Amino acid sequence: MAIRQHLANRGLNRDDKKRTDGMPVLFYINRLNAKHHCGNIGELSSNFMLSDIVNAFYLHLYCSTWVRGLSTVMMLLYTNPKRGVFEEMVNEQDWQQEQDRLDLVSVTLRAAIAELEPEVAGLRDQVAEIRKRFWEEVTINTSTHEDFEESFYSMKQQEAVLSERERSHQNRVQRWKSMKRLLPSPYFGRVDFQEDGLSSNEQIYIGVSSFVDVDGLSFLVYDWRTPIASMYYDYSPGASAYETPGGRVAGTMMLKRQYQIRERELQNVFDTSLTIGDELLQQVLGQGADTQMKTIVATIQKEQNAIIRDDKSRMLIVQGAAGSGKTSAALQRVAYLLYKHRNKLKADQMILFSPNPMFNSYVSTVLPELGEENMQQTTLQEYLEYWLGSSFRLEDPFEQIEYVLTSIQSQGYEARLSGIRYKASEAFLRALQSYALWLGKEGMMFRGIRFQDRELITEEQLKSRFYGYDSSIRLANRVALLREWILRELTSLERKEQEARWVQDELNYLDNDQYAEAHGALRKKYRQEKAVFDLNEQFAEMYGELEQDEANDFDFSTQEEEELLRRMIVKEHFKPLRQDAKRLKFINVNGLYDQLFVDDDAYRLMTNETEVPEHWQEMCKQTKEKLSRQELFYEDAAPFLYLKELVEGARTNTEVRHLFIDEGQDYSPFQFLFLKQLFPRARMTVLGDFGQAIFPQATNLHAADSPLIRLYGEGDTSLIRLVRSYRSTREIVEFTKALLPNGEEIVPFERNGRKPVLSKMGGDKMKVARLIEDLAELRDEGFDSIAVITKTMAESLEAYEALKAGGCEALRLITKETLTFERGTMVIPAYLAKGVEFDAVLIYDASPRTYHRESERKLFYTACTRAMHRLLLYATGEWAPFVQALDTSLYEEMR
Ligand SMILES: Nc1ncnc2c1ncn2[C@@H]1O[C@H](COP(=O)(O)OP(=O)(O)OP(=O)(O)O)[C@@H](O)[C@H]1O
Repeated sequence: MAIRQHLANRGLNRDDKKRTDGMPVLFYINRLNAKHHCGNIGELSSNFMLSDIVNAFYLHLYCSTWVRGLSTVMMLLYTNPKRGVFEEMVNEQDWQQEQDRLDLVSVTLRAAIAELEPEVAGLRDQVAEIRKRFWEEVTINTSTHEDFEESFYSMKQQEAVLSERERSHQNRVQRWKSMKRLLPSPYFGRVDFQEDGLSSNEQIYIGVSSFVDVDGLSFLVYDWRTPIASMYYDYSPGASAYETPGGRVAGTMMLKRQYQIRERELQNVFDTSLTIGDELLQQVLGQGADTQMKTIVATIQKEQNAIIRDDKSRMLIVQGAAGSGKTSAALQRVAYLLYKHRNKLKADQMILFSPNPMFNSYVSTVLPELGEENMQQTTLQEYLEYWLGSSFRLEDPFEQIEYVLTSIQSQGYEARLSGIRYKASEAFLRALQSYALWLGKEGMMFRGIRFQDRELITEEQLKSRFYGYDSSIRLANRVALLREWILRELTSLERKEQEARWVQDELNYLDNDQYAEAHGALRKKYRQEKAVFDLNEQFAEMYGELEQDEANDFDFSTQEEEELLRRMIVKEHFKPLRQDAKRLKFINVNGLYDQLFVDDDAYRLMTNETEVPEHWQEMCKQTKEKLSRQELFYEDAAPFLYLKELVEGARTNTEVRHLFIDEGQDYSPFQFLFLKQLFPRARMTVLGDFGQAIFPQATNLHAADSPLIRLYGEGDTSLIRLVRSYRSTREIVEFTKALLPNGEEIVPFERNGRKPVLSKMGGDKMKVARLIEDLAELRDEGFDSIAVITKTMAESLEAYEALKAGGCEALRLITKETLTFERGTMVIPAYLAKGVEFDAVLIYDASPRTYHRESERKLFYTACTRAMHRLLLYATGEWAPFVQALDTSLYEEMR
């Protein structure tokens, strides 16, 4: 090894293997310190064998100061001092130098991969072999205490060897995988940095993971998540700095360069003096939409980097315009946190709440692309279904929005809307908390425990027992006491029940299996009591008899057997009662929730609230009707579960450390409070856009009085705003931002395209014909991800049928059941298109008959902002009011 050679040349004792084995690690640590790289043991162990690391510590402890000094000198020797400041344009010579370096890195990478390949290929066999040989290497002798101790230590030693081998194998596999990932495109960026006080400057090449040269000293590529790499995202050439655990390192960035590399060939090299090269971003954004989201590590923008690397706030709120990279930043943030805390944070300790299941598939490839495991992904609906789905038919958010959009004329509509808003509010949560306190004094509702049409324990008994407990004991704790009491009662009732007539009847009709089970149990019991008779023989005899004449009633030979069988029979029948008691089924939560929605005076009394929402009576009626059918509105599900937990005791998940909530504006303040309670040890990252708040219970994420800021308090909350929109062309952003009242603050990224095209047609038939023509043209132009976006599912069905009937082929209808996002042409309602994007978007009907209410403006905006390159809108008759209000220079009109 090169380092060992260096040391030997400098007079270090080559025979001291322990010392020299540790040397590369020590140098590595020195270099990490020197660069203030976040050199945690995870990174260290992925680059070295455990034995090398241990030896390094040995060396560090025992070697003399001059060796330590030498390590620093060596570090400098290994730092290539040849640097220069490049002009904006990369000239031919620089290009060649870059290609040469790329070749060198590629060759080194290939060699390192080839070296590890045989080991990795034979990995499974090796580990299996080690396991197989485990016991051969261990001598077990337990004759004396000393022998026993020796055996124990021999086993421990062998186990330690095994786990170290396994760990080092795992590290090798990981290293091998990350090198394979690097191979086609080892890096995407470079900064040349001269630290204040040092004369040399250093070239830092940045890629999706780190790659250290064979000498174990020189970083040929730095992981984009290392502190030093953060400069690439945060600064342009000039004064720059980066934060390390040991403090801030300041200096001058001499150069910032970007690369596009494909299959080890340089495609493009850009030098940049401003933000991260607009050229590269232009190219990336100019590409077609993908069926899966892509990583953005090469072009992360400064404000996105702040989101990714924020590691302080308990609550991080990101309010960002449509297409500003909120979801992208969130996913890179997951990768960053997994890297930074790799020793204590696992992917399954992070959960992403997505707007719908299709979105889960859309984002599922980003983390694996970065070499990280996916975090857990779910939707709030999935969670609610898990806990309430067996007792209720739950309305989902899409049914709710369909109702809101389509049932304006129906009776009780305003009351429902008022209910949706109220049940989403903090006021309702407060009301439920007060209600729980009230229940501590009166009003609890129980279900008597019934068995075979008899009431074993009555509701009254339960109630008086419950209110007999000390009233200072918390509600949930009193429920737990009651449960224990019920279980004890059931045990004594079970004993009494054994004499009942029905038990005798059942005894006469027991089948062979039940006998066998009973006698098996008896035999076990006798064995345990060391009984001196051979039950086997008896059992065989009895079994034989039974087989001979199954119809005969069994003649019980001993009273004990009969008792046991009686006990077994009753126990079996009581099992569901016990299970129900354990699951707290004796609490009538339905009744408790239902009881809330009575008259307004009672509500005020129970909840201490002074106000009831508008349309209270009608709202109560709707809620009760739904409950009586074992159904729950979407807006009732979280409150119902919350009340259940107030009474039964809260369920919490303390494993999860990071919660990501995408499309956060669609969650109610109530739901946020609920999630906070559910994950008490998690930090929250909420990403959303109030401009896309399409649900009536929406939360404004960034307003001064936002309930989200109150959730953890201002001191523990950071708010980041993203105003630059990357998804759509400048023309589309100019059009869509004009749809919003505060849209002027949205800044388009300078990527040009065609203005949105508005086609007003004489009738529906002509409109469909135009749509079909346009779809064909768009496909001819090479766009292969095209969405016809409608307001509702009913409109989607209508559009789908009409387009199909008109001869449009290869069309896909997206419903809430669709699980995967695929390339092609699709018809999709706007609320399901949230979060995803398409090359071209066609708004099926932008006339007032579809969009006319002010409340539909944001839905319309959400639909239009899904377009990356082309936006086309259609109408018959007039344009929707918010389109009419637009400046005509923002679009092209076709007739
Ligand atoms: N820094 C970046 N580099 C390259 N592409 C980017 C960058 N930021 C965002 N994008 C691209 O912009 C598009 C929109 O990003 P993303 O979906 O993350 O935005 P969003 O804010 O979540 O949007 P919405 O709220 O509309 O769903 C994606 O194609 C993404 O790859």
